[in-house]
Amino acid sequence: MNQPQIPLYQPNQTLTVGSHQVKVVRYLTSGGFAQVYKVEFSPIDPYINSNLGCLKRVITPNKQNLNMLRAEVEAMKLLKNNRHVVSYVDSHAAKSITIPGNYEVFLLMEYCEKGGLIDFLNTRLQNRLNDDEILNIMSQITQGIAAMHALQPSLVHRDIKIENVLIAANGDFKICDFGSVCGVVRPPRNNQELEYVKHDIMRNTTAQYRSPEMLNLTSGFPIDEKSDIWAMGVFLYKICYYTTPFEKAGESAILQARFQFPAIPIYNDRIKNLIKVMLSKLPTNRPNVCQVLEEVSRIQGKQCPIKNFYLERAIEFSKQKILTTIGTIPPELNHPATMVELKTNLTFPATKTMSVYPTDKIELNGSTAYTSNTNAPYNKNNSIPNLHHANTIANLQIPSDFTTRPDLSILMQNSEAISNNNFESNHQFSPSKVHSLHNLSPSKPVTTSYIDSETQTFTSRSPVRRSLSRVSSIRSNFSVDSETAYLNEETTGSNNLVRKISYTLKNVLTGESRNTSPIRSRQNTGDSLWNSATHKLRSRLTGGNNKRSISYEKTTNKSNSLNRRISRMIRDTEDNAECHILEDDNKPSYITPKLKPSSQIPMTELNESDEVGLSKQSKERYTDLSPINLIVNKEAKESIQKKVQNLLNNSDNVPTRRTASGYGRYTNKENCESPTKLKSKPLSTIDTRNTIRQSSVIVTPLSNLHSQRANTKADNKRRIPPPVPKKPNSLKIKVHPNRRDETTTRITSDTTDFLMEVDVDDLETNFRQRFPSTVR
Ligand SMILES: Nc1ncnc2c1ncn2[C@@H]1O[C@H](COP(=O)(O)OP(=O)(O)OP(=O)(O)O)[C@@H](O)[C@H]1O
Repeated sequence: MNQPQIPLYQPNQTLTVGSHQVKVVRYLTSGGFAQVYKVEFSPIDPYINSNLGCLKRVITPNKQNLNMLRAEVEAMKLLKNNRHVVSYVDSHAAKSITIPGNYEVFLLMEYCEKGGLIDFLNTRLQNRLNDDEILNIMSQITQGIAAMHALQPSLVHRDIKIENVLIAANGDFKICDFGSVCGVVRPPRNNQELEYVKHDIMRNTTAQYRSPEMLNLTSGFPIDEKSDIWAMGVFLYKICYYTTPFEKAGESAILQARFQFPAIPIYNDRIKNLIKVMLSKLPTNRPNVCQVLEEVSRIQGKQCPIKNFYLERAIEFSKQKILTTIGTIPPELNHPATMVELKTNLTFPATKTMSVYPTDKIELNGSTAYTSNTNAPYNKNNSIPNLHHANTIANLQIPSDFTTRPDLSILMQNSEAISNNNFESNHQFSPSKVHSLHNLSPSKPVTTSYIDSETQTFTSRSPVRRSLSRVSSIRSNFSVDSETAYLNEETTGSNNLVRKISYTLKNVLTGESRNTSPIRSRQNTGDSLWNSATHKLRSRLTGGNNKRSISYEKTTNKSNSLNRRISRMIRDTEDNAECHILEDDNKPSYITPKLKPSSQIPMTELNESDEVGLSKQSKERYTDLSPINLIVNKEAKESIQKKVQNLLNNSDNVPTRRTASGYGRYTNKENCESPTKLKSKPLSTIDTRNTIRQSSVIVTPLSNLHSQRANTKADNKRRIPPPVPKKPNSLKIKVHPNRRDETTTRITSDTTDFLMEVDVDDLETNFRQRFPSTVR
């Protein structure tokens, strides 16, 4: 909407805005949409306690635009009196006298005497902001945004940028310009919606601050609070480095969340880490506004000034779930000790969720170092006013005018979804009880627990988003990405906070174990990410579906056995895949397994009481298993299976293929090296022999590979098999007489069972006959 050219008001001009008499002091500026004046007004506003104000005058040609302006006014009304939002005083809309047929809207608000943040930054071109200044600005702006996100349904600013932060006379930083505010915009469902949303975003957002989901509207993610978090990440970056992270690379970099930190100025690693996490490609991996503020406060060494309303809503939501399940909320649930237990249980799992930063190893979760502030009592003086009372929250609905705003029609569908999603009935909680949660938190490390938008907004996720979230969670388990922070699904995906709360509450209330509980969740029934991930791992390891072991588990009802086995497999895999990083000239690191006998791992080490039968250590180690390791083990296993199958085929018609691949005796001398020698060799000299022996993951330079293959072919022709040497006793397999009994009690995969059924002596003889070179 371009501002029509209209004459400016002159100083001392008077006009009426709502119930206030206004006198123009001077013209300030023209924004993209408005003329802005410094004014005096009466009566004095009790909150800002001043007669100085700012008048924003907008001319609009039609009712559609008028409604957009109304939305801005309504948003300001909702946020009135928040210390970090420019405070609303009054407003007025009328048919324009200056331009007939048009409308004029007047918005009177508090005057920010010290001007814009951008002006302040420009006074510090040489002497850049220090950590404290950065954190102070960030904390205040985050509080302003938190006030928007705390509303139900939440409001998304959509245009957070340094230009929209003003500084009051007392030095407070305040967020302004609510002209782009909207509710959650769900992913478009058809081309028409897509075009509409695209246009809306182009008009209401600023290019450098746009999030990946704003640029890729088919990503399946809504535009919600997490889009603001992204913009806040850009904002934080900009107040640090005076440029935006995607200034040069543009949209493609935004879509990949790819950016770098300038070498100077040097900032606290935790600030940089916060930027990184906020600029996560996937919205679900970004912290919510409360978590951002918690972290900023921790870095500052201050108490977090607001409550984590997402967490409290989730607790309340779970209470309601319990109420509907067992018909009553037992009094002990509101007992302070219960709250303490809940909070402890809920925050703990997040410790391991912050992702890996291989480049600089910065962690957001500061563990014990930052504990002092996390138990901060709720600071009433500096809180979000709308969260004080449940009734206030209940009343915070989007005004009816919003429905008429064309670009909010999508929002309204969504807000219906939100209100249908149980929170409507959840506003009856007692603030004092919630308050107690904060006062009574134990003095132990409480770490940031990130909740995804599902938890935050309680909107039902689209299937696309659901699957994306799953993909991301799987990825988070298996990948290490230097650019993007991935969080574990345990806190950001389907294993969300609500489920955890339900589980904790259930235990607190009923003392039941998960197996007998009437409250069923995906996690409770064992169909958790862990189970599916470990199942996947087991399948990879065994090369099969392992139906037998599953049925065993079902019939014997010994769920722990499966978990023990999985644990053991994981341990085997980890230990077997103890990696050697071999540096090639061409940069990439290749990982090769160093095989160890699995029997060395004592079963007694396993933590049977662990939730899914995995010791914590195993769990942690498991997340470090990269696909490369799994491939290594799979291939190693397949290779063994192949050999055994070859033995069993026992086909004399097929001539034994004697290659240089691992059977040293027949290897061409130039290429033949002992395994010990190979071990310590750098990768550049590792040839195909080694490749085949160890894993196909190792990549041999193409030229080498070619010549080696040629050599091998020629060698085969020349070869004359030498006499079969006698196998040394030390290499003979000793089979304990009881061994077979042992194996029948072990639960093994189908493949492993197959192996065990074969007579070892036969195998040995057979193997010797067919591969004499391998037996000494
Ligand atoms: N309350 C205020 N106190 C002091 N100055 C203000 C105030 N509100 C706005 N301004 C000044 O007016 C400028 C434009 O205001 P605002 O951003 O609200 O208008 P806009 O038309 O939406 O602008 P744009 O779309 O370009 O951001 C601000 O950058 C700021 O310099």
